[in-house]
Amino acid sequence: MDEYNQTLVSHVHPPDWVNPKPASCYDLVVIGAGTAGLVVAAGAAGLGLGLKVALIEKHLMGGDCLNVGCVPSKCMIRSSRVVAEMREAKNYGVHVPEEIQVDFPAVMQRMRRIRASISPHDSAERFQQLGVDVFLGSGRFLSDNTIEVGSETLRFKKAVIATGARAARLSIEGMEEAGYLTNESVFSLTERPSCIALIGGGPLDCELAQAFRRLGSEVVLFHRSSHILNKEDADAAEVVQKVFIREGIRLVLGSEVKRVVKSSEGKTVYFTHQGQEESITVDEILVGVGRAPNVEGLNLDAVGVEYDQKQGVKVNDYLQTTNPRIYAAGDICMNWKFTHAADAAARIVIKNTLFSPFGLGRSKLSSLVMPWVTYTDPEVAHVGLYEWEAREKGIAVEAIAIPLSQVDRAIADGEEEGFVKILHRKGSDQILGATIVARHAGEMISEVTTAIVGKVGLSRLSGVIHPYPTQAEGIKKAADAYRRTLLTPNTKRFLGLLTKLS
Ligand SMILES: Cc1cc2nc3c(=O)[nH]c(=O)nc-3n(C[C@H](O)[C@H](O)[C@H](O)COP(=O)(O)OP(=O)(O)OC[C@H]3O[C@@H](n4cnc5c(N)ncnc54)[C@H](O)[C@@H]3O)c2cc1C
Ligand SMILES: NC(=O)c1ccc[n+]([C@@H]2O[C@H](COP(=O)([O-])OP(=O)(O)OC[C@H]3O[C@@H](n4cnc5c(N)ncnc54)[C@H](O)[C@@H]3O)[C@@H](O)[C@H]2O)c1
Repeated sequence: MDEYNQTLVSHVHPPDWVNPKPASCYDLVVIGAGTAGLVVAAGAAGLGLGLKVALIEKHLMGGDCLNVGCVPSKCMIRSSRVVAEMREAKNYGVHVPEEIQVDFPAVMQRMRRIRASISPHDSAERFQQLGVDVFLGSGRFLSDNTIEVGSETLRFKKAVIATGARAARLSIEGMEEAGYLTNESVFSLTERPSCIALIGGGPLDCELAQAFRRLGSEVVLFHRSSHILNKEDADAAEVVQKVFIREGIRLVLGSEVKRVVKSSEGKTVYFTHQGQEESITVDEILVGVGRAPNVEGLNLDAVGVEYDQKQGVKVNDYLQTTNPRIYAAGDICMNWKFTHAADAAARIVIKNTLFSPFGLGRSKLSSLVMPWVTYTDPEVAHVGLYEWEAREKGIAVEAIAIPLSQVDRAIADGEEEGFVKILHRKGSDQILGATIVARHAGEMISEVTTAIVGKVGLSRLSGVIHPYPTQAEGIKKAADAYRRTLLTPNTKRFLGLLTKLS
């Protein structure tokens, strides 16, 4: 609780907060003030229609993203990129001292400072000023139209469950006794672990494995599949994997952690790998094996809201639960567990709860085109279909891949590891998906997302002028490559004839 964390808490859970006197009935009561809940509440109250909106938060407003997710992880990643750039400086003709000193406590202090500086946006005070009644406490359904928070009962016309998810637990012998980190505790570290084991191998682990390694920890990453980021395009994962190995991350693929024993030496992780039992002793263990939805304590059974302990609250395409007056948005009910997905879902909920009389004009979750990015270095960004998904759906597709080693700016930047891969419908220029692996792939993917949303095909994209030299030219090169596939021998002959005649 340094000055930065005190500032953070003073915004997102002010210790002296007094809950307001509830209105007689709310148009909308939102449980959970993470991204989904905040966007629903701000959107509904900010319309200036005089709607009565209540927002209930039991812990920290801003939820995972601000407090223990996107924001702190991206701050750590930024510091770790500085180290990586310095280590590679000599490749660019710049000499830095051999021994780069990483001040881990200062890295974490920077993160806390930035997190605190962003927090006013999600603060109780800001939402109060927007006209939202903010209740700090745990929300629990009492009946079809009432929610209890502390000693108050809030009556509602519509309610939204936006209670998010938490780190899924691993039941491994000795883990609880030995103690381990999750995303809820890792950002509270103030000393660098000299050796850290990460169990999982999804985006959370991969981002933090690389950050810890670059900041100076020995890192062992346990993953049960044959390549990390197993949900991603295999070629993309392979690029990241090669970088990880080069940077000295020990990858233990196809492994299973069996038990953990704590001793005065540290935490010894026993695992099987290629049929052998092995062990390694580390200071800390970070578990990133997915999320468990926060369904407990909401009394969902009493209001007929169906849920399941893995998938969370069951919703239809309109984000309506099995109780038609109650909606849900964000990690509590969606496979897309991203801040921008929670934001997009929240907008759908505002429309469907408040502006769709008799269910007319409702928006659907399935109509969203959802990109996502894993912020390793290089980043892996994806939108639309993967090749395997297209195959499963029986859609004939073709992929065009441009390695970054063919993109001048990537060469100039010394960032040639990666590619732009665009998937289009066979026999058509319709873009169905894309994966980009590049240092700033997250910045590049929006162009493809815009093209998909705006129904801009590869032919038109090829005519869009991209400034030279930029890495985004890789996208144009992919579009140009598609255009060239249209040049059949006959069209070539015809064009040759035209040239002669002109
Ligand atoms: C380490 C990490 C890094 C991430 N990085 C990214 C990233 O770079 N980009 C990205 O897009 N996504 C990222 N994510 C995912 C992103 O954080 C989540 O998808 C997003 O926060 C989901 O928002 P939400 O509102 O659905 O849930 P949450 O943020 O979990 O918010 C739910 C809120 O509800 C509250 N709550 C729960 N139960 C109750 C109750 N009964 N009463 C009152 N309040 C309750 C909780 O305290 C919480 O504040 C990351 C996640 C992690 C863990
Ligand atoms: N950049 C981003 O957008 C970003 C970054 C970090 C996290 N997140 C979000 O946060 C959530 C959590 O991230 P995550 O990486 O923990 O989740 P994840 O579900 O994406 O990946 C979890 C990984 O753990 C592995 N795993 C699952 N159970 C296991 C077990 N019992 N033993 C060993 N391995 C196991 C899975 O194979 C998978 O690779 C995700 O939903 C993700 O969308 C997003």
